Amino acid sequence: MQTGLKGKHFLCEQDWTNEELETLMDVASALKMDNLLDTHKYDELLKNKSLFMLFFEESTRTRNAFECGITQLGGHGNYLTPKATQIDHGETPQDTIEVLSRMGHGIGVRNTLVGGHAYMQKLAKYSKIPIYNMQCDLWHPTQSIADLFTIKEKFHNELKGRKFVISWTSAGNYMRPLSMAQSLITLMPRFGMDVTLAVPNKDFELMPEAMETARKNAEFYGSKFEVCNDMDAACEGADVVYAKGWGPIMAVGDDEKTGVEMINANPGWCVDSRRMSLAKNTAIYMHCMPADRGIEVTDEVADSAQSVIYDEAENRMHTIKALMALTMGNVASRR
Ligand SMILES: NC(=O)NCCC[C@H](N)C(=O)O
Repeated sequence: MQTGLKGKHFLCEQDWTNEELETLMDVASALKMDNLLDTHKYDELLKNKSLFMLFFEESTRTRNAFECGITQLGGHGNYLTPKATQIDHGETPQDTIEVLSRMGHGIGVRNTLVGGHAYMQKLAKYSKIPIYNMQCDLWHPTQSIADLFTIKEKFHNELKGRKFVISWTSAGNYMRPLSMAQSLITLMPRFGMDVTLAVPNKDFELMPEAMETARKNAEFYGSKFEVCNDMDAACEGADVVYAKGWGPIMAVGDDEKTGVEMINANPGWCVDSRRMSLAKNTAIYMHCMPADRGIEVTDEVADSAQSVIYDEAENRMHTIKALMALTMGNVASRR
């Protein structure tokens, strides 16, 4: 059976049905197993295909997951910056994508600046090849799907009623985007998890659109979504403790100076052993990395047996390979 996913963009988790995301994770499992067994069954799946990777900001895991992934499937990754693509010169999204669509087979874009998602939507309007959101101002879908895949692995596919905590942390040197937290609160309730968003106060809440989607998804899938202003209470009984910093962007917009002051007014939001001991003893600790050790998480937790941060990072590659195989190639599904 054809999946119908060929050519489909991946700009936001909500654009894909649960069934489509399950198909992606099925394919990711097969590709991961192929790597583990060194069987090389899929070395030519995307033979001679080119993936463009347009980065407005630097990246470690995302870039390498895409680049190693396309190489392993027989294709080629082409790294681009706004300067290299003459976007700095004022080239329009239409001109950029019309040209790239005639040469390559997929394009990933990272642009976490305000308007990053709108830029991707403009590209998508003219694109004849799939566009992958490599993190924008609103969403980070290739990270959240790797996280979901990791949770399914760790809990043997039993997610119903698991308590998933996404907590803000006091990482205060600059205002990080909201996209990671927004992706997590909207995606996890769709797969049965009860999501708790922990923030010091209303100023650190996420965009109303994301909060509303999280609530609606929880209602539709029979799970829960709640907001809590106490990190200890949030960690109590958790199955998953995921914690990272972001700026109070809803309260201050792009006023970085005020935002940083507000972050620094809330010290001590850090995952340490005491907080992990409030969670279930089978709980896992997650972070998309780069983690600010000593501020977001102690070394003791990040390096503990409960920490799955390196599995998450590895799973970026397997899930991204599946995404590319399904949308750039001719993979069929058994579902
Ligand atoms: N694994 C990732 O793709 N991590 C990106 C997160 C970095 C970004 N500065 C953020 O804090 O959201």
